[in-house]
Amino acid sequence: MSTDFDVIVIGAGPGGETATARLHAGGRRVALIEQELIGGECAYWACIPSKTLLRPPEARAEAGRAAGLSTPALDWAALRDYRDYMIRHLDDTDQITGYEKQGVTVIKATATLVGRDPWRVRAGDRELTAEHVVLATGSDPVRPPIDGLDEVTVWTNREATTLREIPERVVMIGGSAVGVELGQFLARMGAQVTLLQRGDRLLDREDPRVGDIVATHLRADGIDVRLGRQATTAHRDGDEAVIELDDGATLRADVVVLGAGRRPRTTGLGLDTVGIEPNTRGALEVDEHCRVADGPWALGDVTGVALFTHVAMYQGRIVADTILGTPRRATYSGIPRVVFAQPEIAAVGLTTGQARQHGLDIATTELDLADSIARPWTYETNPAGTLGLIADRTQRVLVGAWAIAPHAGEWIHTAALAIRAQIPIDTLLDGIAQFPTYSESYLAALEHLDL
Ligand SMILES: Cc1cc2nc3c(=O)[nH]c(=O)nc-3n(C[C@H](O)[C@H](O)[C@H](O)COP(=O)(O)OP(=O)(O)OC[C@H]3O[C@@H](n4cnc5c(N)ncnc54)[C@H](O)[C@@H]3O)c2cc1C
Ligand SMILES: NC(=O)c1ccc[n+]([C@@H]2O[C@H](COP(=O)([O-])OP(=O)(O)OC[C@H]3O[C@@H](n4cnc5c(N)ncnc54)[C@H](O)[C@@H]3O)[C@@H](O)[C@H]2O)c1
Repeated sequence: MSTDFDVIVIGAGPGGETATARLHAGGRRVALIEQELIGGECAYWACIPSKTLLRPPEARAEAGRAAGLSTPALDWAALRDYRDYMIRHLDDTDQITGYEKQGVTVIKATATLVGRDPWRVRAGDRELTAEHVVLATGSDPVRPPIDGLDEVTVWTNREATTLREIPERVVMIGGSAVGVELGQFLARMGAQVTLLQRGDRLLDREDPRVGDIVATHLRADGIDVRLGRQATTAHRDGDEAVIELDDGATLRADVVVLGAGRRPRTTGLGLDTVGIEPNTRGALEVDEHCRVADGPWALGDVTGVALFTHVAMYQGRIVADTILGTPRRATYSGIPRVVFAQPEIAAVGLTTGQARQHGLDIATTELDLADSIARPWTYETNPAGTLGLIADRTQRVLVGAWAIAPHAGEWIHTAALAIRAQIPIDTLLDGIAQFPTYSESYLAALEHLDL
């Protein structure tokens, strides 16, 4: 049966764009439907603005820790302008023109599935048909159930990353990637930040040591980190938000910032019309080719697999290659998880707890970088940095690693590759890293492993 398109991609975030580009390059007729901006959450309200905002305060703090360097001044107006440039002033005209020049059809509308065999998709006043549909609709921020939250000024990642002025007092809810990155940024820009983390540790999906070390760093930045605490109610008092906590404490703030997780975005997609139901976490469950059982393809945050841009783009490659006739299986070992705080926090593979749950006989080690390698001392006058490794004694391979140190987000990729490719530890022990680099820490740590 002839259809309007070979593939309709719904959602132009990094996942949808990756699939679109690859499918188009492979000769398929592609329609890309986007209800907001081409580039998705990542380009305008998440990865790009947050990393842009974090870098100047980071560089400033680095200067303060390097010998013979005075501390440069922050210029908020200039940083804000550069952030606006990096988020394209929330304008995707050039992106649309670029696609049109290449021959990809871009439709700016909310897409809804209205039928299948072939797929029928409504987008505004148009109805389109296609052989394949790819759902790449991303995720929405979770709004925690706090009585009265609607009464006070609340920022999700969107308001926080497009902020015009630095608020004086902030209550940050959630102590994982969003809470740590935005909390540190706001504190370094002069806000008084109280960070509430429900669990006993920050970054509670990582090794417990990671959360402990990060709490020390955030406290050194002046952040009031409260662990095991939640807000119960909120109300407005004039311009202030008054937040009551579960231990009876009261906080007053100008704004409450949410970093309490995200939920896959499926509302209004018309899934019920085509017989598809999200799982209990609201995600679209996919098989190893990123296909929803006997249905459309899905990728990125909406699948709930791992909410990262690099995972969305990987799944985009899997889907496109499979549709193009070269089926690929998605596997998720060795995916880096980097929080762009200072120092950078990077992890990959299993935590100690997860390795034990898998029944592995593990050896672990934790290396103080300042005691073990030269680079930290050439880099700063009072260095702090740690590398943790988790190895499988039986297979003699690495299964997990974490690091908190300058540029850890770059050199964690050695561990990512070792885990993904299951490089034997004996091969790693024979490795030669450039002197003096942070990468040398792997050999020093591996030699401490009791295998
Ligand atoms: C503050 C913050 C910082 C982050 N930093 C990083 C980082 O540094 N590195 C990293 O890897 N990850 C980071 N992330 C996570 C990253 O943003 C997401 O994992 C990534 O954006 C997911 O890409 P996606 O393509 O699945 O979805 P999205 O980027 O969310 O894009 C989905 C698109 O689908 C569109 N859409 C939804 N429904 C419809 C519909 N019915 N019709 C038409 N269009 C629709 C949306 O408008 C949106 O444009 C961060 C997240 C946050 C909140
Ligand atoms: N650098 C990066 O790659 C980066 C940066 C930011 C976000 N992200 C991605 O975006 C997603 C969302 O990040 P996130 O940090 O919002 O979510 P998250 O799911 O990673 O963590 C949410 C945290 O908030 C805590 N929490 C939840 N409800 C709470 C409450 N009511 N009070 C106090 N604490 C509460 C949880 O215990 C948890 O630690 C993540 O999956 C992450 O992968 C990635």
